[in-house]
Amino acid sequence: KNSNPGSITFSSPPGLPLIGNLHQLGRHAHRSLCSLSHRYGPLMLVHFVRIPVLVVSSAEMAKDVLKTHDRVFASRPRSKITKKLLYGERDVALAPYGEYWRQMKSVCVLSLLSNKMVRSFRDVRQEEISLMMKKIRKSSSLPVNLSEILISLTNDVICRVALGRKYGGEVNFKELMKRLTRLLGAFSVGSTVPCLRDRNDFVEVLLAIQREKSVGFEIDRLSIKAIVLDIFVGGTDTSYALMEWVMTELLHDPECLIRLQEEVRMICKGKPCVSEEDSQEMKYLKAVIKETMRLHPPLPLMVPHKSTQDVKLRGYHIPAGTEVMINSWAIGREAATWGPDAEDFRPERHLDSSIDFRGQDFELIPFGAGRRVCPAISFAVVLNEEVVANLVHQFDWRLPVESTEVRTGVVESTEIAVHCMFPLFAIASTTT
Ligand code: HEM
Repeated sequence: KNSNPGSITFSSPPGLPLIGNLHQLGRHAHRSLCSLSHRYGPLMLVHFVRIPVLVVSSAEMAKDVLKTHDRVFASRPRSKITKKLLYGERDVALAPYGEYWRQMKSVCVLSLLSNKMVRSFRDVRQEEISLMMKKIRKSSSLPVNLSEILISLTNDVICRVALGRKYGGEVNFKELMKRLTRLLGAFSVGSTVPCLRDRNDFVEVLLAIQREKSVGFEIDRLSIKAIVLDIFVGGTDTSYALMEWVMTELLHDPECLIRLQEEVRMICKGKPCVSEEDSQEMKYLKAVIKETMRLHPPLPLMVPHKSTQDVKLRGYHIPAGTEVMINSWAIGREAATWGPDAEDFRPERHLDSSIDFRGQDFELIPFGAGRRVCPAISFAVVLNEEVVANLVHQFDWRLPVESTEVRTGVVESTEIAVHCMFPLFAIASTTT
C-alpha cells in the first residue's frame, strides 16, 4: 500500500515470507538483479530478509542517486560485523557519512593516494614488475599460473606501499594486523631509527599526520589501523581481479592482443621495460583496460549506500535509512548506451568516445561516483597499465590448448570482488 500520497508505488519482484527476494539472487547477485531489472525497471525495490534495498540498474538512475541526490545517499548500511572488524567503523569505506568519514576521506585523497604519492611509488612498481617478469621467464614456455603471479604482485605492491615492506604471499590479514600493531608500536623509537624515519609508506604518513596534527584533527592508532585495513581489503582483490580480467580477455581475443602489442612495442622502441610515461601515450592500452572495467567491474554492485533523509526520486518516495545497491555491471552492459554489441569485448569502442571511468560519466562507474567514489583510481589505473603493458611487451602469450576449447577462464567467481572462477594459465614465450 502506498503510504505517501502523490508518490508512485515501486514495482518489486514478488518475494517469499521471511526471506523476501533472497532466493532470487543466485550465484552471481549482479546478474540476477540485472535480469530482474529488465522486468521490474532500473529503479527496483527488493527485500533481503526484511531489509528493503533499492536496486539501481541504469546510468540515468545512477546519476540521480550519485549526483543529484549524492549527499542524501552518501552513507553506508551498518552491521555488527563491520563494526567489530573495522574498529567501530573507524575506516573510510564503511564509515557512516559525517564529519569523521569526511576527515578520513580527505586524508586518503590528499595525503595517501594523491598523484604525488602515486608517482613516489614508481620504484616499488617497477621493482615488483621486474621480479614478476623474472618469474615468468623462468617458466620456459610451460603454462604459468598467471592468476597466482598477479595476486602475489598486487599483495607485494600494496604491502610495500602501505607498510613499507613486503611480507610474502602467505601472510593472512590477522597476521598483517599483528605486524601493523608492532609497526605502530615501533614508532615511538622511530625518530631515533633511521630506517623508520626515512619511510614514505602509508603508515609512516599517517603517523606523521598524527604527530604533527597537520590536518586539523586527531588521528588515533585505531583509525590508522582501520584505514590500512581498508587499503588491503579494498585495494588488493580489486586490483588483481582487474589485471586478471584484462589478460583473460586478451588471451581469448588474439587480434586485440596483437594490436596492443604493436602499440606497446612501437612506443617503447626496443626499450626492455615499459615505464609510466610510456604507458601514458598508449591509447589502445587505455581502451583495453576501460573495456575490461565495463564488462568486468571488480565490484559489480559497488559498496552499498544508505540514504540519510526522505527523498523523492523520479516520483518515488524513498524513506531515510533505505539501502541502495548500484549495479555497475548492469550499467556497463546497457544496450541503450553501448549498442547491440554491448556484451562483446571491443576496446575500439572507446577510441573515439569521451566516456571515462573517473566518476563524471554514469555509463561507466567501476569506481563509483560522487562523494563515495574510490579514492584510489589513479593508484589502481597506473599499476594496471604498467603491469599489462610490460606483460605484453616482453612476452608473446597464448592459452594452453585445452583452455582455448572451453572458455573456462571467462566464468566469474562468486566472491564480492569478482574475478575469474578458475586460475588463468597461459604460456609465455620471449620475443627476443
Ligand atoms: C581496480 C581497482 C579498484 C576498483 C575497481 C575499486 C572500486 C571501488 C568502488 C566501486 C568503491 C565504492 C564506491 C561507492 O560506494 O560509490 C570503492 C571505494 C573505495 N576504494 Fe576502491 N577500487 C579499486 C582499488 C582501490 C585501491 C587500490 C584502494 C586503496 C589503495 C581503494 C580504496 C578504496 C576506499 C578507501 C574506498 C572507500 C571510499 C568511501 O567510502 O568514501 N580502492 N572502490
